[in-house]
Amino acid sequence: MKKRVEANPFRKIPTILYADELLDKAHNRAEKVAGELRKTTRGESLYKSRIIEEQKIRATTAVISDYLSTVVKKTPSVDNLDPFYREILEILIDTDDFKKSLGALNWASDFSKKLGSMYGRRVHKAGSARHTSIIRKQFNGRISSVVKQIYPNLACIAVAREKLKNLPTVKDMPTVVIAGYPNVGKSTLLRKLTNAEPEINAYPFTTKGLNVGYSDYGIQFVDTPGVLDRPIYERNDIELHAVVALNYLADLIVFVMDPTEYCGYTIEEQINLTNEIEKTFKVPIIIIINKIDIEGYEENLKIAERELSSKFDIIRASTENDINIDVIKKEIMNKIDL
Ligand SMILES: Nc1nc2c(ncn2[C@@H]2O[C@H](COP(=O)(O)OP(=O)(O)OP(=O)(O)O)[C@@H](O)[C@H]2O)c(=O)[nH]1
Repeated sequence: MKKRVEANPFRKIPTILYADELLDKAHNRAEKVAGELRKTTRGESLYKSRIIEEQKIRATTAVISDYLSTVVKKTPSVDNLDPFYREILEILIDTDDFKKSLGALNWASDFSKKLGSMYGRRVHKAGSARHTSIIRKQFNGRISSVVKQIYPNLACIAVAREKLKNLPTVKDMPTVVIAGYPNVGKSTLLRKLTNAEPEINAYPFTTKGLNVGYSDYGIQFVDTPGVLDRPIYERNDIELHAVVALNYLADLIVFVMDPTEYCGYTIEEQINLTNEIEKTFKVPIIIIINKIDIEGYEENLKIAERELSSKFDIIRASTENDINIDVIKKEIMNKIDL
């Protein structure tokens, strides 16, 4: 089975603060710390102001540096990403910009720490109370300009987070992708195999979403309306990415056909799509010839079996009338080696 992550890794990215919000947060923390220290610190004024200004610098540094390093740590790195999500990421955002922005946040976090230590030491050596405050103001000016410098990088991560956080969650379990032209009976099959209403996940390449269902025998089923339902040559670049992403997800494809052609596609068109999917996906395929409860289409059924039986296992079924659903389940478990 292919190894994949347990959940959408982009959900962990924390809410992104804009530069001003981050500076305000740091300023408020520093003022709070200073307020406490003014009440509790005893001694002559130079001694007191060294302590207070140094602690203000430390508090400001901690808020900014910790926040930025948390964002970096919680944002998945493009290079270690599960290929399914990586494929989607590449089409939704500029990955070079994304990587550069994470690098910039990392730099700003480290540099803030350096500024904090440097100005902290200077305050410590200051010769007068007035001088401690001047040094701390210089520090504030420098750290503000660091944070403002990474404004576009924070914005880049914020935009990516918005686009990525609602991507489907796929689980680390054997996965069957259901394919076939529209109206052949894919969603009926998904419901029958999972005994439940599927979860509908947004999938950025199709308005119809990605339907995911779980069976009680440990398999995840994915129905992909609008993705694997027409010939490859009719697809644009973005749609091809959607197909490639599914390739990373699938351990097995179940391809549903409708010999009655009520779905609107001829048996030849359906055979061609099966062959295309076989070339695109490097996983086993099971063919379901559906709607066998409707009589009068034996000729089409035979054409499909003649053309495809040398390459694929074929099961005649009626998803709506529960004909051979158990045979389909058994064959899926066989192929997936459960
Ligand atoms: N007679 C008969 N009708 C069926 C069978 N399976 C599905 N249908 C009907 O075929 C139509 C399409 O079924 P769906 O399960 O929605 O097909 P789909 O492939 O998921 O369609 P899209 O969501 O458009 O991709 C519905 O009206 C079903 O009731 C079957 O085994 N026999």
